[in-house]
Amino acid sequence: MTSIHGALKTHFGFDRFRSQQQEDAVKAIVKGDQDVFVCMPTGAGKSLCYQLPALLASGITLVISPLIALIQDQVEQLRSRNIPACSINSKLPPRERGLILADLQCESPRLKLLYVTPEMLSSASFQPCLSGLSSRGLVSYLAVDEAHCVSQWGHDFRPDYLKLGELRGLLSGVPCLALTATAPARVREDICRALRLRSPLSFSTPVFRSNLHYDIIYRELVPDQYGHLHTFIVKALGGSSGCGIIYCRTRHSCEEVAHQLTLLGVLAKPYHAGLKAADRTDAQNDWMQGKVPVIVATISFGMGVDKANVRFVVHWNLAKSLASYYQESGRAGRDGLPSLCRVYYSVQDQNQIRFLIQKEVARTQEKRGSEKEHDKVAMVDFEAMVAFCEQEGCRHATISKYFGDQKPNCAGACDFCRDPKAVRAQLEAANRLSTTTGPAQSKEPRGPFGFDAELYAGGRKGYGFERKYHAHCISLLADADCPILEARSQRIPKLTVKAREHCFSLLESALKSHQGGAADTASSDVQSLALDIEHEIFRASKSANLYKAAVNYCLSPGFRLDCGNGAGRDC
Ligand SMILES: Nc1ncnc2c1ncn2[C@@H]1O[C@H](COP(=O)(O)OP(=O)(O)OP(=O)(O)O)[C@@H](O)[C@H]1O
Repeated sequence: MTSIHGALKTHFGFDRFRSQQQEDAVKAIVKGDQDVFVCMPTGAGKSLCYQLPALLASGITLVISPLIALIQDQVEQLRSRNIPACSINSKLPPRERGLILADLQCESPRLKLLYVTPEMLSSASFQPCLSGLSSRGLVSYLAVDEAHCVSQWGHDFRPDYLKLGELRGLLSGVPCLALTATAPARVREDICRALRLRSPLSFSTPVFRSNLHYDIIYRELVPDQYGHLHTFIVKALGGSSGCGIIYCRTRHSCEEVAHQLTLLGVLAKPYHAGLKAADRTDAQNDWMQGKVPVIVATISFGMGVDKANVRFVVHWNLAKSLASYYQESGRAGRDGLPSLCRVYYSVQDQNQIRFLIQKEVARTQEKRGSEKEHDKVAMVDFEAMVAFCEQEGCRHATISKYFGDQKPNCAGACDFCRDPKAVRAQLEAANRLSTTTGPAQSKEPRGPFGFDAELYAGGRKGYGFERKYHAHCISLLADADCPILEARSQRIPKLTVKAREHCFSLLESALKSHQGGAADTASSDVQSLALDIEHEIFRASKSANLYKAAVNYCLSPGFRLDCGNGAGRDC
């Protein structure tokens, strides 16, 4: 096995493997007589598990990865080490594509790693290339990155991942390696079945990371939210050269939080799809280089970002599942040093996300014409996230249990284990607040007006109805039926919440039809984007008429309503 260590040093510059697991996985893959399943936390060095064997094999390793952006990062990193890697994707200029295909047709191609998305893999245009490689016995390994995408129980299900099972038929005899950072037992079973792994050797590291401290703060109980966040950041960075990530759900929140922190003296930059590509790259580079310590981003930020000294990850809005949260918060402390992971929990936020999930499930069922067992998955996963925030108990233990691991020795690495009384007191205060303000008791009032009438508030009659409706909404701390941001605001006279909801639906439908084929777009992201766009129009409009005009403008055929025009949040 000296050649393995030699290659580790020569190609990657590493003196040793990062862990015994990493070494064992690489050796098993190089041996090549069994399929392999690797489950290691973010930053554990999973990519090396297939990249190193790829260099020691005579053929090409085919790597399946879900996002073009992720692929591009990997390919760039490999090329910077002079490792022949490339990707065939829809964004590739024809000339470059031609050069790659020419190399792949050679008797002994130069290329060692070929990255594709599952969509590209199953596309007709890629089939001749694939069967050419397969028939000449040139595929050494099949590596499936982010393998949890194959499972409908996983937090990022991608239907095209299911087609990978068929590919195994075509590539019979080629060892398969499935990699993921997050796989509860049910997801693991799905991965093995869907990828047709034959008695795979499994290399799993427990999810517990003792250097991460988890805590929850109820946002609605904090009088000065930005001041609270600022104090936390100052403590987390502690004068070090470290940095942090704040995740927000919408573009507007990214802007607002970054602005407020900068006012308070912590330099922070927003990062979201509404920014021009150059501004986004600048924000990321400034953060990577340590010029700006805090990046305030939507969840698309971080995939493939490999930064060791992230001292904190804050979720200003809830993650959509506990698995997503584990992955996102896990970007902290990759260097193994103590780091903080905090959720600013908000009941209003929770209701809004629940609304989006319910709506998405209903839409899927309507389209399909039936209900299925796994329709519940998104909601179950979200409830696990909510329980993580609302429970009395060790946060690490909750995460470990979720992933099927033993209870870890937290040793004070979460708020509950450090001070259970304080956690209890916070929960009690939150309960008191929700019983005084209370969730929705009555049914949504139904008015006699159609959409247009309501948009203009239906004259005096309509305004009356509107006032009642507003009074109803204002009385609620959080209302699962009011997904609209600032639903309680009466800033624009005669603009009803119902009308705003209708506009939101129109924007959402328009986004769906524009982005229907986009591989990287989840429906819940489209919904969030629609909410964000609606909210921006609301904030920018001075009257109901101007609001309506702005919505109509966005819906007009000449206007391309998508992430690229800077209209909203990431897709
Ligand atoms: N043996 C090693 N010694 C030192 N550094 C290593 C070793 N193996 C991997 N690394 C480095 O660790 C970092 C994280 O690796 P990698 O991106 O593969 O993690 P990952 O497990 O795939 O994380 P993610 O789940 O975020 O994709 C990279 O910078 C990589 O170069």
